[in-house]
Amino acid sequence: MKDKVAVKDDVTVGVVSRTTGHTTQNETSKDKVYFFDTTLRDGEQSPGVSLQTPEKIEIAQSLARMGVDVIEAGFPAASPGDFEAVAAIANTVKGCTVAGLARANKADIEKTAEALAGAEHSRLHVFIATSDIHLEYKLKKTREEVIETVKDCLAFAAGKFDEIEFSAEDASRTDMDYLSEVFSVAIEGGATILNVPDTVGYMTPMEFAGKIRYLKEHVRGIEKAIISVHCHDDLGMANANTLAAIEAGARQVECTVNGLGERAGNVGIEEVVMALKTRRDIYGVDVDIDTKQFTRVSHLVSRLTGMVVPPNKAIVGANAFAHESGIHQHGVLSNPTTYEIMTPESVGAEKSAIVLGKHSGKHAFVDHLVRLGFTVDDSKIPDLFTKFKSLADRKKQIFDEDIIALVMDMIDHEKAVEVVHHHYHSDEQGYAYADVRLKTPEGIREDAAVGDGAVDASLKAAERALGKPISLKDFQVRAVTSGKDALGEVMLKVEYEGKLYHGRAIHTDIITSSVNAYVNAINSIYFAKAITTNAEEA
Ligand SMILES: CC(=O)SCCNC(=O)CCNC(=O)[C@H](O)C(C)(C)COP(=O)(O)OP(=O)(O)OC[C@H]1O[C@@H](n2cnc3c(N)ncnc32)[C@H](O)[C@@H]1OP(=O)(O)O
Ligand SMILES: CC(C)C(=O)C(=O)O
Repeated sequence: MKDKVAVKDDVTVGVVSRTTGHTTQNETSKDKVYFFDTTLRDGEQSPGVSLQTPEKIEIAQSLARMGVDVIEAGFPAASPGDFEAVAAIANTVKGCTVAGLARANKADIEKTAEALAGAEHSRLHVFIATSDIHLEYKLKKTREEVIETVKDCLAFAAGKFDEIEFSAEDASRTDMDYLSEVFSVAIEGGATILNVPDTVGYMTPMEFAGKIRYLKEHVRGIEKAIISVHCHDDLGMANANTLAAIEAGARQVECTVNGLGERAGNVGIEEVVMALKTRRDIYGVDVDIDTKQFTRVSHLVSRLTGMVVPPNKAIVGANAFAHESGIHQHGVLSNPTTYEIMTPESVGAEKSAIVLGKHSGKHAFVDHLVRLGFTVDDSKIPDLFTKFKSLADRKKQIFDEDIIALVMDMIDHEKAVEVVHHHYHSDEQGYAYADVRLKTPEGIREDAAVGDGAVDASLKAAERALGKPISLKDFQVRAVTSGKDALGEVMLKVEYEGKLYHGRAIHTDIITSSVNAYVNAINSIYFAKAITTNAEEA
């Protein structure tokens, strides 16, 4: 099980004893940032998301495997379903702290204690708003009344949990002297984690960092607590604000998978972690998260919540490691570090994708042809590439089939070899004779062969006519229409000098299809300039 963080100053992390609730300062970890995942609580507050208990357990188990320090499993007082899910997670998910959210009232705290009873390590996350806007319009309480409420609640919660986190909702819009006083009271009441939520995503990074520094200077007993931040993304600055807070001394981050959460969401765990790891030179903090799980967990959460991850989402979006433009593709093909600041493997993603499109260049195009198995002569590239560009201008997405069709069209169009004459005869025992005459760049070539059936005899005759060792490796035939005059499609592969070439043809006579498919494959060999067209050498 991971360390149970409760108390910390810049050099010391304390661990709360489960039985006594007493703080022991027995671990030194100035630089570790703790991850408090609230996918199952704030994440589920995303409009349209509702998870069932088994789904929440599956996500919680994945989060635990990924190495988060705390899982906020829900808000037990919110509904019987939420209570059931928090209790189930507390009972089944081990290896990390399980937290439950509660308003600052005894009934919510009581319910949370009940739900977390089975947890290996439990955390009450109790909150109350502190900004004047929230006090006046929502809670209808004075500042003094809120302070009294905090004192009462913490006294009531004492001894019921392994540790207590206190959140000042809308902290970022709260008067700083008053906020410092509320947090001081919370520490005196036994809270060991102080959360500073930017509830409405209103902060800018420098401003938020300033507030964290202010709290470090003005909150009584702050050296005994961990400062946590909980950033919303209303202005798209959740990650920047979180990182700025860490630079200023915050050591717990509240976050969600894929950045789910109320309104524009919370900061995404994958973004904060990868920023901290990738820029360790700047932040210099330790992160104990198995980042290779990010892609898998992101897909799981997306599937279970129905919240689609935008393709351009940092770290876990489908395009996070995809390169479409020629200049980038050229760079990535020679060395991925030219355009990738982390490896796809480090976040459990598939290897980088070179996506062919209208912005692609020749390097990526040729690389793709090779990966599709084509050996293309250099002289053919400019023409093929021009055709590809004009197709890409018309088509949003270019599939492998489009590229194959381009090459095959060109092969068909250029036709180095053509069948001039083909005749075969076979008897009832399967003995067959065939003769084939071909027009080749080296002139007319013809030969005859016997074989085990008409196809065998015809292909042998064609091979002999060419005078090259082109052996058949794969042969498939299927009817593409029905009836007596059905069209028969032959697809085959031939091997020449260690490489495979594809051929395909359709005809009502299956023997003719076979010879045409074979010749089509031979044209691929000529196209690749794998066979010389010099008549003297032939
Ligand atoms: C910033 C955040 O994300 S906070 C978490 C938000 N999450 C949720 O709201 C979870 C789902 N919520 C719910 O299911 C319901 O709102 C419940 C069950 C929690 C409460 O429902 P209701 O009793 O019907 O109250 P309702 O939601 O209409 O109003 C909230 C009440 O809680 C009070 N309240 C709000 N925050 C707090 C708090 N931190 N501490 C104490 N009381 C609070 C409000 O003043 C209001 O009180 P009132 O009913 O006496 O006027
Ligand atoms: C309960 C608190 C931490 C919250 O979700 C917020 O302020 O956004």
